[in-house]
Amino acid sequence: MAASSSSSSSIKPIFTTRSKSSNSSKSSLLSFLHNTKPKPISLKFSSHNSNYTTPPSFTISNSLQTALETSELHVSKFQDDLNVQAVTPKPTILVSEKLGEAGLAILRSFGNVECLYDLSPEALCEKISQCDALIVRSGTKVTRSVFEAANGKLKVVGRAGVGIDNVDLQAATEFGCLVVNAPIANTVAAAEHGIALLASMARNVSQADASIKAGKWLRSKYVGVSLVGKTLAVMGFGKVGSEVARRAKGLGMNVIAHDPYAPADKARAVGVELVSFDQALATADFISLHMPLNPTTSKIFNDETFAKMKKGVRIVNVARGGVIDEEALVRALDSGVVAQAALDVFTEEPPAKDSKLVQHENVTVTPHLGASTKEAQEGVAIEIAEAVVGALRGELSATAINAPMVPSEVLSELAPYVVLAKKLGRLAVQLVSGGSGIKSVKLIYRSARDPDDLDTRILRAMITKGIIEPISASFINLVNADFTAKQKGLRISEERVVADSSPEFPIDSIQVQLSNVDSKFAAAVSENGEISIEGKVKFGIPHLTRVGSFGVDASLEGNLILCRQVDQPGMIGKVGNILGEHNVNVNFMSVGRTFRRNHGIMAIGVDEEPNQDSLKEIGKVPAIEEYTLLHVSYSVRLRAWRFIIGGATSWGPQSC
Ligand SMILES: NC(=O)C1=CN([C@@H]2O[C@H](COP(=O)(O)OP(=O)(O)OC[C@H]3O[C@@H](n4cnc5c(N)ncnc54)[C@H](O)[C@@H]3O)[C@@H](O)[C@H]2O)C=CC1
Ligand SMILES: O=C(O)C(=O)COP(=O)(O)O
Repeated sequence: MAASSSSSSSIKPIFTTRSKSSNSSKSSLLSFLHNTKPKPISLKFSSHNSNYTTPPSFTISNSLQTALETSELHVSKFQDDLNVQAVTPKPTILVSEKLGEAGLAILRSFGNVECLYDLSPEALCEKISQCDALIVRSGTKVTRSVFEAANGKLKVVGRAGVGIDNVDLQAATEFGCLVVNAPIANTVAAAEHGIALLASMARNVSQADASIKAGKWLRSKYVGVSLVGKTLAVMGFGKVGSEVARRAKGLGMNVIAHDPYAPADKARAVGVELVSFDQALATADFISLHMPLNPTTSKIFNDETFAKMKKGVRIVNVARGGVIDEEALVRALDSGVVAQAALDVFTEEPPAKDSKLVQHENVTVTPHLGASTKEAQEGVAIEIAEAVVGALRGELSATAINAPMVPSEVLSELAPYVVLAKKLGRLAVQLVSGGSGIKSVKLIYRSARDPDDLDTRILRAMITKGIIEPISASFINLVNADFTAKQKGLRISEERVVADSSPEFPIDSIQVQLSNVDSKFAAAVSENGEISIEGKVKFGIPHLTRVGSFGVDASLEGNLILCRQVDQPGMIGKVGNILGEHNVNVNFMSVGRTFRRNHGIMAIGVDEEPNQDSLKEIGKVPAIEEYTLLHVSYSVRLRAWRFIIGGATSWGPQSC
């Protein structure tokens, strides 16, 4: 059970029965996601059967479009049968720093790639509104201004490397922009560079090299220190840190490590003892930094911590300049507390030419070269290109930084429930008429499976989307759903109830309850006083199965009229006739009641949106006690993957 905290604000739904054409109700999913006008879709067809002749390309027919928009199952079927490939405009991918060719080739095969290096912050902001993806290394600052300037077009930022401290993650999340990185391919390169700096620092390689080039021969000045038998403290025992530790052990060093989050058995496996921060500082002859830069680690090496170090310690930093207070390091070098430092990274990159730290005779520097080997750069380029293309296709990336990981098997199993969840959210909010605004939403999932086996994050996000999107300008996806809900003061709690149903299906039913709000359809209010609706997936199609205390069975498509009436013969005919007279086609009708000849409700699915006159006429039927019109869907073709990052345009074989 999870709940997000609420704040003082609340959202107030305002619904009118404004007239909407049926065409607008069928606008494409993509326009629905990004509030843009639907674009005409053309499809390229090719057949698995070579004898089958197909036109090279044509514009999608209305019926096919409707089918595509109406059912996920239909989409898959058409794609499988016809090998449908979208030829809608390709995404634009901006690469703002040098990227390996192999990665560029992957990107070019998918989208329009623009490599624009050394853009000023202003030029980046100007360009970004035309870009669907941005790929950066450590040199590009992806600030809030960039996300603001993107105006909702930017869907993914790919960091071709590990550190994402140059990306404003909070802003990315608020704008629903996915951030992915490439955390694996440069690990060894960074570790090797750490070892290179360690050894060259200990033997004064760069200083000696410079002196010979300056015409000197200073053998006694550059006597070094040995590594063997010395204690190295690895600060941050992650991917790079553990590789450094392995290599340092090979050099005969005694390696200890400090990492508050590293499992002890991982360290033991490398023959490394995990120690406290202070113990590491007090014991080490050499300290190598391998933690991320974040608010906790910012300037973690400062006057106070240098004072705790063994006099004459030598420091290597291939992590991030910002973990060291650079002015404090200069003081520590001047006082001899730190004998030497070897730095690949700096608070400001490039550092000022007259930087005391860089110019210090006991400091060896390289210009952020940790990841710069041919091999690492090709690897990183492929890793990030695949992650970005996957994200643009709507797949959840294994390296997503600001979105929960949902394994693809879970995603495909939950797909029809994702559609149901969105529709229930949207229906529930339409039932609200007043009160102090929606503050509290309870979601109850009934499932035969163990509650711990049920990953409901995407469902919760989808219900949130359904509730918030119609009443705000926010574009909501898996990246920003929780954030937006919190911001709107919406407290969402979840309950998982074990149901007596088949464990073959992940979920039996989803119930959405909104408390402390009035309903414009009193029958939707349960005995407990909250607006309550419940839905199930039947044969892959979402159904509304309960409204308040009334059981119904309505397939969730198009528009839905709910009527509460005195349970008596002839009601279906009367309402059906009125709709028929107004040329409104009924596609299904379901009646639910509490008990015989008491009250009942009718759920009537209609293809066209009924006009006000027809609804008023229904309201005038003496036995009808109340009625309401609900818009179930404008475009129902929801793919979980597309919801995850959204998009104004679709690309690739999975697109419509
Ligand atoms: N100079 C360069 O070109 C490169 C630099 N890097 C940098 O190296 C660092 C490490 O990268 P990876 O090993 O790939 O990341 P990682 O995420 O695998 O490892 C980081 C480790 O730091 C630990 N950590 C977090 N807070 C800590 C703290 N307060 N004290 C001690 N440990 C802490 C984490 O638990 C984690 O185990 C990052 O800052 C990254 O940006 C990485 C690649 C190349
Ligand atoms: O991967 C990292 O964290 C790095 O620091 C590498 O940075 P770069 O891609 O070489 O600018």
